[in-house]
Amino acid sequence: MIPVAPVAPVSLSAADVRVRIDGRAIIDGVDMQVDAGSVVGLVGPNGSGKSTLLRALVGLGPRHQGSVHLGDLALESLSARRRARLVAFVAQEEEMPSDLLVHEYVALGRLPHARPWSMGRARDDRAVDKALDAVGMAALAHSPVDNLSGGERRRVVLARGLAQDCGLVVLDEPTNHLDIRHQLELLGLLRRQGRTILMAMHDLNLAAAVCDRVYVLHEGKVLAHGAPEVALSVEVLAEVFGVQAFRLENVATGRTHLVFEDTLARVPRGEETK
Ligand SMILES: Nc1ncnc2c1ncn2[C@@H]1O[C@H](COP(=O)(O)OP(=O)(O)OP(=O)(O)O)[C@@H](O)[C@H]1O
Repeated sequence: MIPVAPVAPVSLSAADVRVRIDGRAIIDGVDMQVDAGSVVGLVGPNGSGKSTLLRALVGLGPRHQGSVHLGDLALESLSARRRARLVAFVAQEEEMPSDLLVHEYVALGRLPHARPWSMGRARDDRAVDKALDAVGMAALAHSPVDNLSGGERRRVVLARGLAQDCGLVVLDEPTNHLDIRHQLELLGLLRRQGRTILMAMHDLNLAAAVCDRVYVLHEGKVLAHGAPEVALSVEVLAEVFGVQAFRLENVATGRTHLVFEDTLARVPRGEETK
């Protein structure tokens, strides 16, 4: 294990957040409370506004209305640098400069902490090593980023977010491109960090397993929120996703799993296009 001082978790609260794009209400009056140290999931159908909301909450993307606080601090009162020391954002698809080595790319996460005369400090190097170690990419630290597979790129982008050493980490579909083992490892890692985590997710079972609370977004509004078993009720899933869900209890673990009625199973083979 590489020793690095723990990061104090930072809470996020949002009130009546609204985003309009081209005259259309994409986010329509969202309230959200993410307690310090908690893991909160944001789920919703494609196009429901998850990415737009996450970007608004971290001060990126189109202008938003409403208030957002990181801890006690109003988002709009923070300089970009101060904000980047409080919250790390890992987008759904991240551009990677093509001529960097993996550890150089991850070191970009240290920029909010850097002073011109202090680049390459031991603390920065330790944070980069620790982040690469955490996502299982230490062995490829000196590889060019161009050589990475999709899943490896994703893990390296996540390492950059972790190396930023923020008390709040906001991630847009962090498990995209990851195989099942790396999905579980990554979510376990995020839980163990002790930081506040807010992440958009598509896998409802993973969200239920890993999150303390879940927000369900539908057409730019929060339709349900609370503990996973409350927010991801069969009724909410039918209304928001238009699917019939069933809850199964795993008697060994006591955990509830969602299964979904397979409507395709009712389509006879060869008749899919009728
Ligand atoms: N820059 C933009 N210009 C125009 N429309 C936009 C822009 N950004 C987002 N939208 C629209 O806002 C809506 C919400 O998009 P957003 O990406 O936030 O949804 P999402 O829930 O993250 O979707 P997905 O699950 O598919 O990633 C979509 O209809 C999208 O087309």
